[in-house]
Formats: sequence, structure tokens, C-alpha cells
Amino acid sequence: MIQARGLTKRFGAKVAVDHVEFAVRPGTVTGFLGPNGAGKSTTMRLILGLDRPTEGDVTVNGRHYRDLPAPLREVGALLEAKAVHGGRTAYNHLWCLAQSNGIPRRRVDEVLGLVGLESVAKKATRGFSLGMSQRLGIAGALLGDPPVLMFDEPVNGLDPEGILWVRRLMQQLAREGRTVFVSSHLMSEMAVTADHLVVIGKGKILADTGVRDFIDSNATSHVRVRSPHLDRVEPLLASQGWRVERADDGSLRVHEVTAEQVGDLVGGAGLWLHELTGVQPSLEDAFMQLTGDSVEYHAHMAGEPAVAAPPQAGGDR
Ligand SMILES: Nc1ncnc2c1ncn2[C@@H]1O[C@H](COP(=O)(O)OP(=O)(O)OP(=O)(O)O)[C@@H](O)[C@H]1O
Repeated sequence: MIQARGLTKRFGAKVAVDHVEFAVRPGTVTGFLGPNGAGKSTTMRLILGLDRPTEGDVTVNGRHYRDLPAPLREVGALLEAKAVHGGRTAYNHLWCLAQSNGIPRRRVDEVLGLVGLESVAKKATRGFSLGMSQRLGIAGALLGDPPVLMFDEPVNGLDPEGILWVRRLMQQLAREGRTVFVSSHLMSEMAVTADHLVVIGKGKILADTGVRDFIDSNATSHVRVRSPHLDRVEPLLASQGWRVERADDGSLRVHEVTAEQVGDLVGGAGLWLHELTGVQPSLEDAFMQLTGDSVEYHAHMAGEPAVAAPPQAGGDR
């Protein structure tokens, strides 16, 4: 179990992690989500003792990382896959790690097999692709057979087969009763990999909940409508007090109603529909909804003002 209490890290005036409280429990895959610059990597670095907290505390199975006698046997971590001595072979990289933690040589062969790198074990890692480096990083995390594992963006650079492999690996590790804490920007992947989520924005915890609960409490379902009579259908739906939006592809999104309600109303008015689809919200929808105000770095779409216009007095949101 990983436990953070009042965990805070400041870099000068910048508060990267702001009085964060959470617990990552064994037996589940816990996703760690947040927009760029939210504080995920800093939190992971604090857990691993690579940075010292300005205030507060974080422990792994009740102890600070720096007090662990053989840390690789307690916590395995993949932070930056490319942070490996490029001149060493994959085998030697793992063997050096193993020796410093009293891990037997046969375990090096085992983990190389687990991640599928046996055939390149004797090659220098400087020639490795990002995907191969990720696999090597994961091998390093697994080396000490630790009860707690942390992965920062583990599927970065992996092909679809590799992504599926990582998903199964995370779930297998959790099923074995381990604590698995994993950050990713790939929402669709998190939705199918994680059981629980810790969401951070601008250094503060925004949510700490199950994946399903997170989606249900932060996004609503909608009905997608296409019609050759859109100019009449749109005001008809709006006249019911329903929230109706026009999507970029010309379809309508009608929020918090059922497809039956929309179909009955439009059919009753003698208008035609070409599509009527109930759409369940995704993890991405919920994430965007929750973290919209916490995004530090906004890109601007063509035609969108670079600086948001001030809200109109008395205007609707
Ligand atoms: N060594 C540092 N010195 C100064 N500021 C830092 C340092 N490390 C991180 N920060 C700042 O702290 C904030 C949190 O950064 P962090 O890398 O933890 O975010 P993140 O959630 O991992 O982002 P990303 O998703 O982009 O990897 C950012 O504003 C970042 O610029």
C-alpha cells in the first residue's frame, strides 16, 4: 500500500503537489490521471524518494522509501524508460540492478523472458526503440518480485500488441495481490485497465474513486440525432427544456434524455430521423469534464480566440 498524507512539493513559487492525501491499495490497478503538469511525475518521484517533500509524507507499506534495505524487493518502478546507461546491454543493466539488491542472476533471465527481450538481451540499450526501452524498464520494475509496482506512462511507444500485453500484466500483478499504481494519458486504455482512479489537477486531488463511479459522477449520457429536418428538430427538442448541442459533424447531442423520448417526440411531429443513438459517456468525457479548469497548457483550435473572452454579464454558461 502507498499512503500519502498532506504531501506537498514546491519548486520555488510553484506548488507542484499541494497537500495531497490518498492511499493506493493492494489487489487493484489504480490509475493516476491528470493533465500535463498536474503533478503526477512529481508525486511518483516523492514516493520513490527521488525528491524530498516540502511538507507532508508518503510511505510504502508503512515505511519511507529511503528506509527500505532492498528497495527493489519492495517497490518496482518504471519512471523514465530512456533513463538507462546506453552503453550497457539489457542483460548487464538488469544484472547491475539485481546485484545491488541481492537478487539472484536467474531472476534476470526470468524477467527478460517475461517482457519478451531474450533475443536482444546481449545488445547495447542505446539502440533500443522506445517500446523496447519500456519493456526493459518494466523488467527492471519486476526484478525484485515486489509487492508494490509503479509505472509512469508504461504504454508510451508500445504497439497495439504491446499495449494489450501491459494491460494484462498490470491486471495479473493486481490479481496476485500486489499494489499497482499506473499513470497514463491514454484514457481508453485506462478505462479497461484500472479498477480505481486517483485524479490530480494543478497539484490537488480532484477524485479518488472507482472507474465506473468516476464516469457516472462526472459525465452524462446523451442521444445522438441526425435528421434531414435538423432545423425543425433542433428547436422542437429545445422546446422541451432539453439541453441540445450541435456537433461538428452536423448531428445533435441531446443530453440527459433517452432515445425513446427523442424518437417519440420527433415522430409525433411527423419529422424523419436518420440516426437515433444512445451514447454512454466515456472515461475521457468524464476526465475532460472534471479537469477542464485544471489544464495548465491549452492548445487553441483554428478560429478559437487565443485568449478566452470574459464572461458576459448575466449570460448563460
Ligand atoms: N524540477 C522542477 N523544477 C521546477 N518545476 C518543476 C520541476 N519538476 C516539476 N515542476 C513543475 O511542477 C508541475 C508538475 O510537474 P509534473 O512533471 O509532476 O507533472 P505531470 O502531471 O507529471 O505532467 P506530464 O503529464 O506532462 O508528465 C509542473 O508545473 C512542472 O513544470
